[in-house]
Amino acid sequence: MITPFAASGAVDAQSFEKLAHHVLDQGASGLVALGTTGEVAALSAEERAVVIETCVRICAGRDVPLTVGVSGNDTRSTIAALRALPGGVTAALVPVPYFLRPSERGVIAHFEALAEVTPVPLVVYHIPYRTGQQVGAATLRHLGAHPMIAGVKYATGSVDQDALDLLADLPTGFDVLCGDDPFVSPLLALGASGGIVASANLATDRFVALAQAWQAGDAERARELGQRLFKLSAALFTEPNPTVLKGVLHVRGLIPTADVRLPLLPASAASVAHADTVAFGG
Ligand SMILES: O=C(O)C1=N[C@H](C(=O)O)C[C@H](O)C1
Repeated sequence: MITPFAASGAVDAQSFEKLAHHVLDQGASGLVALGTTGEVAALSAEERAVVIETCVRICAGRDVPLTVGVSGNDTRSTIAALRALPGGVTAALVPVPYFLRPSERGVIAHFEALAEVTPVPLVVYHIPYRTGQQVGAATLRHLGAHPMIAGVKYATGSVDQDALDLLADLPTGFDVLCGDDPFVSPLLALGASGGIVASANLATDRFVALAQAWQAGDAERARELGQRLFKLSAALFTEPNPTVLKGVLHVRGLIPTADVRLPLLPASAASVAHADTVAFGG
């Protein structure tokens, strides 16, 4: 989920709720709030609490899972953030510790320490182009053996050797979710269980159809949908996420403004118009 802002600059909880129901009506299996797409780094603690409360109410009412991004790059503060999660949250999406660049043994020690105390299962958010931290298949497999580590949001910017290695031999009960929009179709084809992708704020029903087609073994339909959605994701990521996405959601009347918070800048009108055309035709 993106986080919509009102013209006043405040988080617009009503619009958030409207968009959340919209994506769930279109078939999303649950909500993920406070990811990078939700501009979590630019929200205050109070604003994050408002987003979580709103999502808890919606997800409880619709009986769908809620995954919440829990940021932090040191173990102690991440444990505190996990312990502070309110009831009603189903899972926590926790980035591989960014900026500090520990060894992979350090990454394992970090997630094992979190997994021992977390009140909800963890989804490891592996996005090395944002964190600066490499994590290989063996490390993810090791983490996936812990009963409180439920999966990985895999976002390495490619379908790489580690993805192939991991998907070829997954720990029981450990899911790979594609976290990188252009690669959702190939990763689903290789056995990923689903995706957490920004573009699905916009074309939710098409992403649902894509996942269903791969799961049903309908490769012809899945390939065709995947190729079209690749073009949409490419258009939505021509400028830093979620700026173009918010522009198109605004043009489509789904959110009140296209505003993002500094240091993000609003996308250019040309990028928004191009993405809108790719999404809905010219
Ligand atoms: O916040 C997310 O979840 C996502 N963020 C990624 C990013 O902005 O790098 C993209 C992905 O679609 C989902």
